Amino acid sequence: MTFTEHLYEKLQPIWRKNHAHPFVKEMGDGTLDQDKFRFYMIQDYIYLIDYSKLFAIGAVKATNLEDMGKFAELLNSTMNEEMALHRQYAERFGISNEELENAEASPVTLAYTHYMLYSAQNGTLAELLAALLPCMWSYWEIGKELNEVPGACDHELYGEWIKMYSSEEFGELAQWCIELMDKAAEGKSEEELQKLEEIFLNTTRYEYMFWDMAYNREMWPTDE
Ligand SMILES: Cc1ncc(C[n+]2csc(CCO)c2C)c(N)n1
Repeated sequence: MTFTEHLYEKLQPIWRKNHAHPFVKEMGDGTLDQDKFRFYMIQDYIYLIDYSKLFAIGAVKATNLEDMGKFAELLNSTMNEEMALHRQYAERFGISNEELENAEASPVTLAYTHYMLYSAQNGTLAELLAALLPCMWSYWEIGKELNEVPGACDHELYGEWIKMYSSEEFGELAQWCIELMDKAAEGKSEEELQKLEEIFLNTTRYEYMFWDMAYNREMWPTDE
């Protein structure tokens, strides 16, 4: 069994909870409240900015030119293509560029992105990959599952999201990340593998918390 197969099997209970979360379910059946999705889009935009930095750190920590080039490509495509798509998509929900640029991170967004950046900056390449993999992998799994719901990918608001994350292109990206995680875990001590598992578990938990935060439009408890 590969390291990622082991992680996947062990963390199935949380992954099932992610798939069963009302935000995900309602996106699939098209009943999700637009204001919840609007909140999600804004927080996800902030998330993507910090996520892009993980790719930049990945390029620094890569051990060969091929992986370094791939991280550089991902940094470019996320910053210069995916974020532009996000801005266009957000416009359909009445979210202006200005609102996106000035948005403040919610407590969960801040905790999640800072945890990933801390792991990436202070850890090995394997630790960086353990931090970023649940994001890629779980979105691919969710995208594929929602794509199976009849009519879901044609929904006028949420269809595009489902198409993007269930696409073959995105699947290849997730697969690349899974393979790189397995390569990076090869030959690591039991103690190091435990550390990787802990990071993967925590970012998997944060994925759940991100859905929950968006569903409840959870901001700071004080208005100041
Ligand atoms: C909270 C949250 N988790 C995961 C993703 C998915 N995601 C973010 S960056 C990236 C890869 C580069 O395009 C992917 C798949 C998201 N958008 N928001």
